[in-house]
Amino acid sequence: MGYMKGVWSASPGVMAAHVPLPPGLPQLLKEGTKHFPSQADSLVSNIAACKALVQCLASSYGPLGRSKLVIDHLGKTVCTARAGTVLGALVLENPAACLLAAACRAQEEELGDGTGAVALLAGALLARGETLLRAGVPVAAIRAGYERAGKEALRLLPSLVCHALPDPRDVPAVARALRVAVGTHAMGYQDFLATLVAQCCASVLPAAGTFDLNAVSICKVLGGGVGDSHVVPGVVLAAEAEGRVQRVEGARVAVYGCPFGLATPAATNTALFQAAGDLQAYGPGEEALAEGRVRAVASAGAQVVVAGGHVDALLLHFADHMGIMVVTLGSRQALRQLCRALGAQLLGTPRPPLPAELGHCRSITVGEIGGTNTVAFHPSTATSPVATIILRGATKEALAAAEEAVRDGLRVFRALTEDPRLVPGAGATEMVLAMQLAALAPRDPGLEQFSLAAFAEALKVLPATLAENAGLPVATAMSQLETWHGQGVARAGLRLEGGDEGEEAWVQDATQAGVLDAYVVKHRALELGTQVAVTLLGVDEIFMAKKSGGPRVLGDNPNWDVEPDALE
Ligand SMILES: Nc1ncnc2c1ncn2[C@@H]1O[C@H](COP(=O)(O)OP(=O)(O)OP(=O)(O)O)[C@@H](O)[C@H]1O
Repeated sequence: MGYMKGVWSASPGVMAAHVPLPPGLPQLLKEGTKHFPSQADSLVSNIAACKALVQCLASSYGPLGRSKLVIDHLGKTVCTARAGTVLGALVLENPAACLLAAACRAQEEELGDGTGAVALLAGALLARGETLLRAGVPVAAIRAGYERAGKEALRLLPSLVCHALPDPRDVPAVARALRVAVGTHAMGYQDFLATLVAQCCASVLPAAGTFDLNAVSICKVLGGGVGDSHVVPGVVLAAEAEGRVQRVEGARVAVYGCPFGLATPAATNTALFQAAGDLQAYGPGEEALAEGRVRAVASAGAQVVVAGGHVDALLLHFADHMGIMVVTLGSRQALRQLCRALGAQLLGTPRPPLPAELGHCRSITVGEIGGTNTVAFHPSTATSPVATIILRGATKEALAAAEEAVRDGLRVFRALTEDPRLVPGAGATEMVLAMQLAALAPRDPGLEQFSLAAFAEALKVLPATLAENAGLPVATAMSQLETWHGQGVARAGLRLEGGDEGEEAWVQDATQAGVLDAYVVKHRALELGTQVAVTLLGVDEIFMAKKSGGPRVLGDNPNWDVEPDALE
C-alpha cells in the first residue's frame, strides 16, 4: 500500500515525463498536413466552395451567357463562355471544388457538351442538401433520396426522346442535331459551323466501326471571317517546306516522329585537331555521313520527309540536291493524323524506311491561305480517311471560339454515331423530369421525400439560369413553362429571344424551334451531376497533405542571393 501511495503521490509533472501522450489523429499525420475534423465543418465548407465555383460558371450557361476573360499562367488570354475552358484555365486548390471540376472535365472530354449542366445540377443539389441538413434531415437520407431521384430521372429520360438521327451521313439532319452543341457559344455562326462539321464528319465516316476524332484535322488561318471556313479532303497543315522542293506528284512519304539529322552524343564532346589535315578530314566525313543518310532514304523510295523536330542543315542540303521535299511538324497529333491520312508508319529513329512504312498521296503542294503558309497533302483516293477544316477568323479570339465550337461538334457527332437519340432542349427536358419527380415525392412515406422534392427543385435551376442569363423575367418565364408542362406539352422550352410582351411569350415548342440536345449528353450530365453531389455530401473529413516537389522557395533563405563561396 505504501508503494501504491508513493505512485499516486507523485507530482503530475513527473508522471507526464514517463507516460507518452495519447496518439490523437494530428500526431499520426505528417507535419504540415491540414485536417478539417468535424462533419459539419467540412460539409458546409465543401458546399460553400462548390457554390462559389458554380456561381461563377452559372452566368455563362446557355446561348446568351456571358463570357469570362481568363489569363492563364503563361499569360495567354482566353475569352470564353464554355464551362470546360474556364475550368481548364482555373487552378483550384479546394478539394471539394476540384472534385466538382473533375466531374465537369469528364463530361467535357467524353462528350464536349453539357459541362455547365453538370456544374449547375451538382451545385443546386448541394445547396438544397445544405438546407435539408439545417432542417435536421440526416445526410444518409439526403444521399439516398438523391441517388433514387437520379435513377428515376435516368429511367424517365428515354420516354422524352423526340427525334433520332436517321443517318449520320445525312448532312442537313446532322447539322440540325449539332446546331445547339456547336452554336451555343458561337452565336451567329451556329448553322454555318454545324453544317461544316456535318460535311466533314460525313466525308470521313468509315463504312463500319466508330468515328475517330483524329479523322478530322483543323487548320487555323488568321484573316477573313468565320464564314470563309471550308472543308478540304486530306490534310492541310499551317507549315512550310524547309528546302527548295515545293511540289511533289504521286508522292511517297516517310514520316519521322523525331528530328531528322545525324545522331549527336548526349554528352558534350570536343574534337581535337592536331594538324590541318585533321580539320580537312573532319568536314568531309560528316558530309559523307549526311549524304549517305539522305541517299538511303531516297533509295527506299521516299520523295518527301516529314520530321517531328529539327532538320539538320546538311541533310536539308542533300535532300534539296536529290529532289526530296522536307516538312517539319511540331505536333504529335498532326503527325498521327498525317500517318492516318497517308497510310504511313510513324518512324521513331531517322533510319531509312521500309517500303511498307511509306505513306502515299496524289500530290503535295505548298500554298498560302490569307498570308499563312500551308502544305496540303492531297489524297490519292476519292474518299480520304482524314479531312481538314480550314478555319478562318478575323482575330485570334474569334478563331479560338470557332475552334472550340467545332471540337464540341465533333465530340457530339461521335456520341450521336453511338446513340442517335435527341431530346428537347431549352430547359424542356429538365422541366418534365422536375415535374415528374415532384409528383413522386409526396408518395414516399419516409424522409427521402424531402430529397426527392429537393432534386426536382434543383433541376429547375437549369431553365431558370437560362432565363436569367437571357434577361427574361425569370418568375414569369418559369411559371409559363410550368403551365405548359402542367398542360402536358412535354416539348415546351424557353424562348430566349424575340418573345412578345403578350401571354406565353417566353415559351415555345423546343423541337419546332430546332433546339435539340443529344440524349447521351443529357444522360451523362444527370448521372455525373448526381454522383458528384452524393459523393461530396458523404465527405465528413478532409486531409490535405503539404504540397511536395518543386524548387525550394528562394525567399526562405535570407542569403539566397549570395554565392555559396562568399558565405564560407
Ligand atoms: N437558341 C436556344 N434557345 C433556347 N435554349 C437554348 C438555345 N441554344 C441552346 N440552348 C440550351 O442551352 C443549354 C446549353 O447551354 P450551354 O451550352 O451553355 O451549356 P452546357 O452545354 O451545359 O455547357 P458547355 O457548353 O459550357 O459545355 C441547353 O439546355 C440548350 O438546350
